Amino acid sequence: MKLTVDGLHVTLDHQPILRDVSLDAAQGDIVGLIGPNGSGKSTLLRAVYRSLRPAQGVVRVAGDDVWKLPARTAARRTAAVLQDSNSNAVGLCVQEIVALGRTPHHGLLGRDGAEDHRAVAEAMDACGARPLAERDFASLSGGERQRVLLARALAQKPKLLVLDELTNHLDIRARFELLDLIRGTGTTTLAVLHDLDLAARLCDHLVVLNEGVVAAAGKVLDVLTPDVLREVFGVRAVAERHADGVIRITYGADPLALHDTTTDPAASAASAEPSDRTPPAPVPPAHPAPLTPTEHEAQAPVPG
Ligand SMILES: Nc1ncnc2c1ncn2[C@@H]1O[C@H](COP(=O)(O)OP(=O)(O)OP(=O)(O)O)[C@@H](O)[C@H]1O
Repeated sequence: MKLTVDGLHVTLDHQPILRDVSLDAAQGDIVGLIGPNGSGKSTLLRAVYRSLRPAQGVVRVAGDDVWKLPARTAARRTAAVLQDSNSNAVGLCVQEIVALGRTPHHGLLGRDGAEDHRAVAEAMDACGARPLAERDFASLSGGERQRVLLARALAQKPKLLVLDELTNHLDIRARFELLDLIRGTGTTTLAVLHDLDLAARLCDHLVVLNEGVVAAAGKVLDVLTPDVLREVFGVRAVAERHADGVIRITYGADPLALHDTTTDPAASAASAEPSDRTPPAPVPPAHPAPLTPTEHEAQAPVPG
């Protein structure tokens, strides 16, 4: 399923927030939306998700203008996990929250059928939310909530996933698990991410927003150039593909020293490596002190 955003303008409170924003995501693509605070990322997601009507421009999901589709049809196609997605969760347990993902598929009677139960169970399993099924949603940790909200979105079986900072609150392992999970769904995804390393790992393409306009778009290394990192994000850094195939970002020793042109961040990181990795050899004491019990334990051979 293809997403096309074409010439989008959004105005809030008489202020232009997005100006002439266009982007494409092909079937199964994961497109990362990145940019500094206040650049308009969440606003763009809201326009794509049909919760904010643009002043001008078109959002097409599977070829149809979402603002011309019946609301229920549009809601079936796109599932979102937004920063305020918790708000309608008061008093519900996890299983009930995930089941809400099926709402756009229900007819007037709103009864769950076998397909709904299957979709909810699959989504809970995929997100590791099954052990939490009976818990009150409000009692969950931030990371657990994120998983449950993603499960709700997946239960919907959407054609397009819209994610706003989904990895907030997640510990480092949970972040990588979530990246795998999103990749594994094969669903076309538009995801706001602040962590540029995660964005580089997860996304097929990146779109950089700056002050409401698209500052750069394309493949990860074509977008995360030193110029974009400096001019849009205000840091000295380089993005490079390493020997293991992963793109990583190296920040300068002083990432804020934008006008220091004497060394590039990659060179300064490389020159820092030997001293970081090879601490100076300790000088042995002339008469070694007796070991304390704790040191004895530390030096004992590891059993097994
Ligand atoms: N209702 C509103 N009225 C006026 N301005 C608004 C309104 N909502 C958002 N804005 C402004 O629009 C701009 C873009 O906000 P948005 O939340 O889309 O940015 P963002 O890139 O998602 O930011 P962040 O990375 O901080 O989450 C900001 O300057 C914000 O203050």
